[in-house]
Amino acid sequence: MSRAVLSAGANVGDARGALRTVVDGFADELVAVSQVYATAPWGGVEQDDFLNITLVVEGNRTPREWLRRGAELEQAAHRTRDVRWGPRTLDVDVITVDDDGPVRSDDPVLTLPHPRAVHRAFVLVPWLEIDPDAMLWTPAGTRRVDDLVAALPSAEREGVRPAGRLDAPTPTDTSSGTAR
Ligand SMILES: Nc1ncnc2c1ncn2[C@@H]1O[C@H](COP(=O)(O)OP(=O)(O)OP(=O)(O)O)[C@@H](O)[C@H]1O
Ligand SMILES: Nc1nc2c(c(=O)[nH]1)N=C(CO)CN2
Repeated sequence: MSRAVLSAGANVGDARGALRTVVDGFADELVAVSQVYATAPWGGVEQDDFLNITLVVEGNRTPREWLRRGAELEQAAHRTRDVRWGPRTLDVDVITVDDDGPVRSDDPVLTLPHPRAVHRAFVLVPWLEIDPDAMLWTPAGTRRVDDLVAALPSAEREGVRPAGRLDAPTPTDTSSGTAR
């Protein structure tokens, strides 16, 4: 048995629907899922905001099998790889795997813990929602996720905004003022 933290994101097409396929795809192994967050794009590519969720899953899978299942769901969402850190229909990242302690790997196919998670409010803020005591191994030592979030630039934190639960109806946009 291992426990994994996964991050899913989408900003092309039906992003909320794509995130729902991840929750459905891991339904039998799901321990917790955050609400949806609308997040400013990370990584310097100009593009639409993302929707992101973080999930905790547990089951009889190796780290590679968590990655493979995520990749299957990306493919089902017709994921294409064009621009690094660019727009996508669905991205599923493995953030950590715990198997009697955090799995550490420098393998480029699956690097664990995910080396960029520590810089990503769109991963850490939803993770904290579902696990307020979460810890993350970093090369500088094991850190509390709440401390990592507190250490991020405030603009990064403020770019991550609650956008409702996945099972809730999509919030209606009341800002356009077109109803008359
Ligand atoms: N922890 C990990 N989670 C997901 N993919 C990983 C991980 N470590 C290595 N990879 C590899 O990274 C490759 C590229 O992944 P992807 O295209 O999703 O990158 P990205 O989302 O653009 O960037 P980032 O890796 O910064 O999230 C994948 O084919 C996968 O094998
Ligand atoms: N806010 C946010 N930014 C991103 C995301 C993501 O899921 N959310 N995924 C990316 C793909 O590598 C690049 N940038």
